[in-house]
Amino acid sequence: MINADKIRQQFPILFQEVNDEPLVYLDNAATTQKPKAVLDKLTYYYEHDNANVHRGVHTLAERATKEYEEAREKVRAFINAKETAETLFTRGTTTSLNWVAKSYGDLAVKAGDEIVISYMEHHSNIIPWQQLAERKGATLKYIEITADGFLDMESAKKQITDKTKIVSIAHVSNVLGVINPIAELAKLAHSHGAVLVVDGAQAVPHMPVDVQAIDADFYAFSGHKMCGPTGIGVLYGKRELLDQMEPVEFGGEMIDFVNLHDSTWKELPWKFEAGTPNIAGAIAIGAAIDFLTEIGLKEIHQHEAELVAYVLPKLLAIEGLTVYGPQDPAHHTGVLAFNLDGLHPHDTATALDMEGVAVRAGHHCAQPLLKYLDVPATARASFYLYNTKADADRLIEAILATKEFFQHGSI
Ligand SMILES: Cc1ncc(COP(=O)(O)O)c(CN[C@@H](CS)C(=O)O)c1O
Repeated sequence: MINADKIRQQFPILFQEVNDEPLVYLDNAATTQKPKAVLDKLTYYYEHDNANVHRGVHTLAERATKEYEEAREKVRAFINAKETAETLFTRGTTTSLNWVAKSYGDLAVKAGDEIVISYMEHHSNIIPWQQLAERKGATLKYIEITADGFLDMESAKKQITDKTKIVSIAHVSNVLGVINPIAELAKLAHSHGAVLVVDGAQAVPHMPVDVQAIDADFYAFSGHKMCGPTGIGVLYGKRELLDQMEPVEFGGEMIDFVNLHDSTWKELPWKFEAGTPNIAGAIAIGAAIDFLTEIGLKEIHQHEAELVAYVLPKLLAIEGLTVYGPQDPAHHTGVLAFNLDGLHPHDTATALDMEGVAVRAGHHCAQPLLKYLDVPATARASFYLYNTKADADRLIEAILATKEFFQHGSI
């Protein structure tokens, strides 16, 4: 059981007013806020240790390199990778997925092969595969979604065949909030000789993830969704796959020898880390991992489940409000997409903002999903570890006020 009111004290940004109302930040699926511990770590690094990594023998360079690689070990332990060489620092989930599609995809996919994703994917886990399929003359196939918002595993068994080379699925949907059966999908993909790529952007911040237990071949996530800064993320990959893969970017640091007409690469993980990395971002994601680990990922998941169990029935009780995704809180993470009848979600979100409540509105970079749901756009509230039942009550009150305003013209 976490004490969200106590935890909130570490997030100065949450104590501000928006439109003369106390801020209620419910857009955590877009990006999360940063605790003092992470902000202080960033400041300390730049005030005391800033230097380039793996390139200098002077004291600051040694210190910066040590902190950078210690952060990598924290990432390894956080997702239970076998070794640090399997955890690559990237710009974020989008970059991580693009690297897999480019480097592993170009290696493993040929004309006539199949790539399988699902209708609930984020654009970052759709377009790289569209590009790969087009580049290689492969076929991109989609796993259906059940009427109650779950990944349709019968459809998965039909779509994943011996022609499948790559299956790439979100661990958690950024719209439906549903948790997908990743370990089961890994077994299914492996039974057909395919690899499983996991888009973990909405999972790693919210629940324990053990990449060895689920047997993911690749796993991608972003620092800014887990109390870390923007511009830093992680690509996990099994060593036996990463060792076969060519780097996607080329330049300093990632080389052994540069000859006039060819070059050789450094060993993992540095083979994939060309140029000066986001050193401060990596060190800060390490601080974010310390922060989350101290609270406990199971406890965070439980807290969000309690908030969803508290707010979902209240949302469903509002006449004219539709919630997309499973209606059972047990299968829901803190992401709740909803619409009010007759209102464009942008109007809903703007009205909620007038009440100090921050939610997202639009297609959430999941246009194929919204088309599949036959809805052009939704509003979306997404909870995190620092949200409380009082925040949930403010959301409900703001929605009712919005309804009132658009029906009778006064809030
Ligand atoms: C499931 C999923 N997969 C990939 C991404 C991309 O993460 P980046 O850190 O931007 O690279 C996101 C980020 N979704 C944000 C911004 S569109 C949202 O509001 O839902 C995601 O939710």
